[in-house]
Amino acid sequence: MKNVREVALEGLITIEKNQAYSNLLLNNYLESGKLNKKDAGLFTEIVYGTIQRSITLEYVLAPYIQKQKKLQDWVKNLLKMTMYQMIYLDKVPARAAIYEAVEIAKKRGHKGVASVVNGVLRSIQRNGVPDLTLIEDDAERISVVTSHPKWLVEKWMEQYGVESTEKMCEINLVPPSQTARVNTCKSSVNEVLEMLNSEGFSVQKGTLAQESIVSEKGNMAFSNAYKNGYITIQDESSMLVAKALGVEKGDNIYDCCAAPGGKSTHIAEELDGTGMVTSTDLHEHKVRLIKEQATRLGISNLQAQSLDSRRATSIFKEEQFDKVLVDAPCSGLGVIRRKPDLKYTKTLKDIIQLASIQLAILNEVAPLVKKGGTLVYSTCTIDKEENGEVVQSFLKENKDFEIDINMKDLLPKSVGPYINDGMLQLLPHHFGTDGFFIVRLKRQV
Ligand SMILES: C[S@@+](CC[C@H](N)C(=O)[O-])C[C@H]1O[C@@H](n2cnc3c(N)ncnc32)[C@H](O)[C@@H]1O
Repeated sequence: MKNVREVALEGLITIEKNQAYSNLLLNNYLESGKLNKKDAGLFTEIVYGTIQRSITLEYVLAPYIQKQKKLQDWVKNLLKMTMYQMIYLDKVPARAAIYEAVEIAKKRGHKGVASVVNGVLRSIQRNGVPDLTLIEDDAERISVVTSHPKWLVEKWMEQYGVESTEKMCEINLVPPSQTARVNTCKSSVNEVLEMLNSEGFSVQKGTLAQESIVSEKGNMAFSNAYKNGYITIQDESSMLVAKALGVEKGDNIYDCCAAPGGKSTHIAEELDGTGMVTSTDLHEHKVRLIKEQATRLGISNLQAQSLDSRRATSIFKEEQFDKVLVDAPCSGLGVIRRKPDLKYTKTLKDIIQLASIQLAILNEVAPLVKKGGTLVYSTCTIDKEENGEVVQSFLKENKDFEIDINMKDLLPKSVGPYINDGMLQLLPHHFGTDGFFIVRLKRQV
């Protein structure tokens, strides 16, 4: 079996070629036997960390490789992941990281490559990292220090100002705590806290959503509480979506972009065995995930099928549903902490394309909402083009809908300034949640 750093290098190369998503790689490697369970922690730290800090690492590396003829991609990745260990991982001594890198270079390349790797890394070790906070231009500094593409930093600076952008980019480097939602049909938050504590987890109540639990230690996806359907792994911001719908017993609710079922199952739990949730997703294989989750949680008031929701009116009747949720496909720029490669792969073109899909979905499902009913639109992104601007375009074309400005009940009383004109935009640094957007629209009677 290869050693953990060789596997980490392989992982980085695979992600760079867009052949895998960073958040799925670890499980793939564990399942295929490429990686030992005991190495999973270091592997994750190296792979995630190197991707998270890629722009910073390249900036520091650039002067040392200027004179090299074009370095092969794997050599550059090897240098970056070793620098990551030297600069950011206290527990790995620099000389050990350099030694391992040179051995990998010998094995994958030849002596010449190994000597370049050795020379570059030793020079960086000798000279240290320059003070990047001295970069004068705001966008350039935030981009280099926090490793976000400059175009994205500039865009966010325009939308949120320098201070908020800087804070958001900084927190994007910090892995989030894991949160879970308690299945309140089966148990109470206090009982589940006890269950998890007795399993050896270190857990406490969350701050934003009533049914949330935060884990300080241990992955709750491996708990008996999870296996037996007492919890669902979900970010606290996502838990607010079902709340925004204002679920009432007996409601007939349509969730049109539903996989893997996090919000559909939450809605079903809120219905407490009454009413019905109809869940659709574009991809058949993802619909299976919704059904698996419903079974695990013991939910029976949910039906799921594959459907392009831009064709929803061909299947469902006008005014068929009391409430409709559009948890739209989006650029995901609010979840960079979980999926660090997103910040490098998403482009402005993607954002524009997504905004037009989001609007098309909203326009299609709007007639399915009963008069006097509710339509909730949410995304896990922070870009105004995909959020407020989509909503405004929708409202222009659908005069019978209006924003419900009474969303304040959604957050605990002490927090208020995150809802503007009835639209909630959580940024990752506000409460340490994902960046999330939620708006509740009402259809006139
Ligand atoms: C943000 S995710 C939904 C997450 C889900 N609501 C949850 O809480 O687990 C967006 C989903 O929309 C689906 N999707 C994308 N385009 C779609 C379309 N035209 N019709 C239906 N589903 C679509 C994607 O497959 C993806 O599963």
